[in-house]
Amino acid sequence: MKILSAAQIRLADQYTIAHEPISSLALMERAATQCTQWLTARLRPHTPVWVFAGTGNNGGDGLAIARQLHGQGYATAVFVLGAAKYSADCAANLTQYEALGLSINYLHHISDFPPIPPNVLVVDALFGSGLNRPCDGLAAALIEHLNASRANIVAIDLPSGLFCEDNSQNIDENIIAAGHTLSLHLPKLALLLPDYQHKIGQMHVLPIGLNEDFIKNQHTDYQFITLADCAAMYRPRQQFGHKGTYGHALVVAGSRGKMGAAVLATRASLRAGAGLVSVLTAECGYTILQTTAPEAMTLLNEGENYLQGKIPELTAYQAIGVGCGIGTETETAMFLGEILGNYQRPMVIDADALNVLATRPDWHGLIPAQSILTPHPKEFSRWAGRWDNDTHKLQLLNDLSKKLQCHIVLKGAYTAIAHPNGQVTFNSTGNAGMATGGSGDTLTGILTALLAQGYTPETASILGVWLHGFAGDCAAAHYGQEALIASDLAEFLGEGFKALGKEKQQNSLL
Ligand SMILES: NC(=O)C1=CN([C@@H]2O[C@H](COP(=O)(O)OP(=O)(O)OC[C@H]3O[C@@H](n4cnc5c(N)ncnc54)[C@H](O)[C@@H]3O)[C@@H](O)[C@H]2O)[C@@H](O)CC1
Ligand SMILES: Nc1ncnc2c1ncn2[C@@H]1O[C@H](COP(=O)(O)OP(=O)(O)O)[C@@H](O)[C@H]1O
Ligand SMILES: [K+]
Repeated sequence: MKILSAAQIRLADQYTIAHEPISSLALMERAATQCTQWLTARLRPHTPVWVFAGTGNNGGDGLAIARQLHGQGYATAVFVLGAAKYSADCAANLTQYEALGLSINYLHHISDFPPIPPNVLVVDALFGSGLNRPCDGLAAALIEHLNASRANIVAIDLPSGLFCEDNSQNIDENIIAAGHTLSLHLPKLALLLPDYQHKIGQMHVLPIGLNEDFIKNQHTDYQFITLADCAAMYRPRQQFGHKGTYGHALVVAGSRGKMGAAVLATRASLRAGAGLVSVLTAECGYTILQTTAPEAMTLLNEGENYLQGKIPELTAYQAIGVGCGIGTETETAMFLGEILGNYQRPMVIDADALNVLATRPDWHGLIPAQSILTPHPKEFSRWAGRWDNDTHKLQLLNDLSKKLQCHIVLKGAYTAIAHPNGQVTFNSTGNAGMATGGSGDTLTGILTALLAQGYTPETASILGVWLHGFAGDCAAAHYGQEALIASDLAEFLGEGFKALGKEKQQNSLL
C-alpha cells in the first residue's frame, strides 16, 4: 500500500471525482459513513458525541458524521471553529445538519469554548490534510482546551495540527492528542513515525474508495506493507522441492550467558523454512543447541565461551545471519572481520555484529552489498549519531542505506526498512508485546532463512519483517502482550505462512 503526500491525496480525491460516477459531496459522505460505522461498532448507545469541526473538508467530514450519528439515535453536539471561508462541501453539510432542526455552536472566542465533560466522545474534525501552518491563536487554544479534558478523542484523518509528512517545525501543544486516528484510505507518513505517537493513539486505515489506478501511478518513496503485498512476494513450496531447494542457512550467534540468542535465531530459521540450518557458536553452546534445536547442525568454534579463531569454509551456505549474542570481545570482532572478508553474498547483520562494526568504519567496505542490517534505534544511533526529529532520522536512515548499499531495518513499532534505491517500507504488523528480550534474534533467524531460500534481499527484508510481526500478533492474541516471550514468535510463524498462502490462493485465477 502506498503512502502518499498531502498533495497527492488531494489529487487522488480530485481524480476520483472527475473519473468515477461520484460527486465530491458523495465522496465525503462515503468517508463519513466509514467513520460512523467505525464509531458505532465501538460506542456505547448513550455516549454523547461532540464534534469539533473546522471550515474545510475535514470539518465537512465531521458534520456529516454528526448527522449520521444523530440519525442513528446518538446525542450529538456540533461546534464549529471560526466562521471564515467554508469549503463548498463543508457548507453543504452544515446546511444539511441545520435542516434537521439541530443547532450549531460557533466558537469565535475562548469564552465560547464549552467545558468538556469526561463522558463525551470528542470527534476531532478541525483540520486534516489541508493544514497549511502550525496551529496558533484560537485553533491552538481550542486544541489545548480539548487536550486538557478527560474525554476520549477520535481524530478524523489526522489529529488536528499534525502535518501529513514533516512535523520538524511543529510543537506538541498545538496538536490534538487522540486515542484513535481514522486515516482515510491510506496511512500518512507522520502517522507511522514515533515522534507524535502520543498524539495519534491507535491508527486505523478506513477505505473510502479513492481511484486505485490513479494511486498505482503515483510515485512515492514510502510504502506501508500489507498482507496482499506480502502474498504477491511469497513463493509457496514446490511439490518436488527437497531440502537442497530451500537453501542452507548459517546462524553465527551466542556466547556464554547469551546462548539463548543463538537458540532463538536458530529455531526461527528452522521455522521460516530454510532447507538446512547450521549454527556456529562457542563450545559452551554445543549441548544447548543440540538439545533445543535438534534439527540444526552445530559447528564447533575454537572459543570455549565466545567466538574466536579460524572461520570454517563458508561457501556452502546460501545465507549467513551473524551477531545475536556474540559479544564484542576483540577476538570475536576479529572473527567477524574474517567472516566479512570471506563471504560475498548478502548476509544478515544484527546486534553485537552491528555494535562491533559501528566502531570500525574501516570494515564497512567488507559488508557485502545488499546485506540486511537490523538495528534497533540505540544500535542505529551508534552508526548514525543523534537525530533531531523523525524527518532527520529518516534522512540518516536513507543515507546509511545508500552509503552501504544495504537494506537497513530500523526496528520498532511500524519498523522502517530503508532500501538502497531510496524507498522506505513501513511494516503493518507487530505489537508492543514484542518489546521483550530476544525478539530481534528471532527476526535475524527469519531473515537468514528467507535469504537462504533465494528471496532477493529486498523481498526477504520486507517479507521477514512482516512475518515476524504477524507471528507476534498471533502470539499476543494467544498469550496476551505481557505474557508473550520471544520463543513464542517462532511457534506462530506458520500462521503467517498460512495467511500468505491463503491470500495468494484467493488472488489466483484458478
Ligand atoms: N480523499 C480525500 O482527499 C478526501 C478528503 N476528505 C477530507 O478532507 C480533508 C482535507 O480537506 P481540506 O483540504 O479542505 O483541508 P482541511 O479541512 O484539513 O483544512 C483546511 C482549512 O483549514 C484552514 N487551515 C489550515 N491550516 C490552518 C491553521 N493552522 N489554522 C487555521 N486554519 C487553518 C485552511 O485555510 C482551510 O480553510 C481530509 O483531511 C479529509 O478529512 C474527505 O472529505 C473525503 C475525501
Ligand atoms: N511496540 C512495538 N510494536 C511492534 N513491534 C515491536 C515493538 N517493540 C518491539 N518490537 C519488535 O520486536 C523486535 C525487538 O528487537 P530487538 O530490540 O533487537 O530485541 P532483542 O535485542 O531483545 O532481540 C523488533 O523486531 C521490533 O520491531
Ligand atoms: K482532524
